[in-house]
Amino acid sequence: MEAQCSLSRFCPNLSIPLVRSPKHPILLKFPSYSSRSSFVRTNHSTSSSVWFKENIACRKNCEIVASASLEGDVSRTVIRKKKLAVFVSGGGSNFRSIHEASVEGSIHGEIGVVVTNKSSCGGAEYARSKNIPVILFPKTKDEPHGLSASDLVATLRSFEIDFILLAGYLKLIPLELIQAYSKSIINIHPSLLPAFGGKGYYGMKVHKAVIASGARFSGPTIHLVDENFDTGKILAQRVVPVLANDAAEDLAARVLKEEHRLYVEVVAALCDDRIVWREDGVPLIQSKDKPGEFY
Ligand SMILES: Nc1nc2c(c(=O)[nH]1)N[C@@H](CN(C=O)c1ccc(C(=O)N[C@@H](CCC(=O)O)C(=O)O)cc1)CN2
Ligand SMILES: NCC(=O)N[C@@H]1O[C@H](COP(=O)([O-])[O-])[C@@H](O)[C@H]1O
Repeated sequence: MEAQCSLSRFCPNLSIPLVRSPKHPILLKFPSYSSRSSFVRTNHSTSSSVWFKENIACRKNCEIVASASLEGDVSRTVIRKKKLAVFVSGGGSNFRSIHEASVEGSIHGEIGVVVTNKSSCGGAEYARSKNIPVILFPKTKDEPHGLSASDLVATLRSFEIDFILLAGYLKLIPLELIQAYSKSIINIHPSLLPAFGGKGYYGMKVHKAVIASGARFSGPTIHLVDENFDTGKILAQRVVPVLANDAAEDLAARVLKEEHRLYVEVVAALCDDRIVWREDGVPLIQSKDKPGEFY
């Protein structure tokens, strides 16, 4: 019996082979442009092969979770892979962590473009090594080929970017971009905001100020980006100890290690649509393993 599949409503020209597998009655194989094809298993038996005409957009960006029942009706959810832009100014270790997680699959998103104000920085070099387009922003005397804010918005739209991730980017994001990507720009800062944030607080300056203050704890903060430095709603934090004999470099390394873990966890939630907004405007993360729990 052929499975009557109404997937065509989502991707009118979907051509995905339903093939029998010794272990599972049906495998929906999604040919994809990436090196890795994704399989979706269903647990119902049906006819051996039903073909759907494939929509190119779907093959490229969609992952369709489908289950065919004996009656032949197919319930499915179309999950469009999120497109990410990462903004860097320095070494790019956070960007690299996120990229590696997206390649191995723990982040259901792909980095479509990297934006930088320093074309020779480590993050830009890494992007070029992975064939990820690099855009210069803003236009400055050092970077005369940099884009204007309006051109940057148009370019990000052309890349179909869903979310913007600031990862060591050191310039103020203009209101035009913030309005164009409302609630869709996040930043990682290397202290427990609101402490040790704002203009002048970046890189090692932050860790030196933390140590000089006598604070016993520090750690990364991920927050939504608004028009000022580091004043957006806090989304996630992790705490690390400040040890009595810490130099700024020791604390920086301890915080950075947590940054990499935290940013991958938060971006994974972002790409899974697991960010929810409390009534007072505070963003929460829905637990992946316990959907009834938020943090
Ligand atoms: N609109 C926003 N833009 C940016 C934010 C933000 O929260 N809102 N976060 C920063 C990142 N950041 C802290 O997390 C930060 C970066 C840089 C500075 C700063 O004082 N910069 C210096 C210039 C430094 C340089 O160009 O080398 C300055 O503006 O004088 C503070 C905080 C990214 N953008
Ligand atoms: N205020 C912004 C700021 O200080 N950001 C910090 O710059 C570093 C970038 O490292 P990376 O380039 O290796 O990701 C990170 O520690 C990040 O928290």
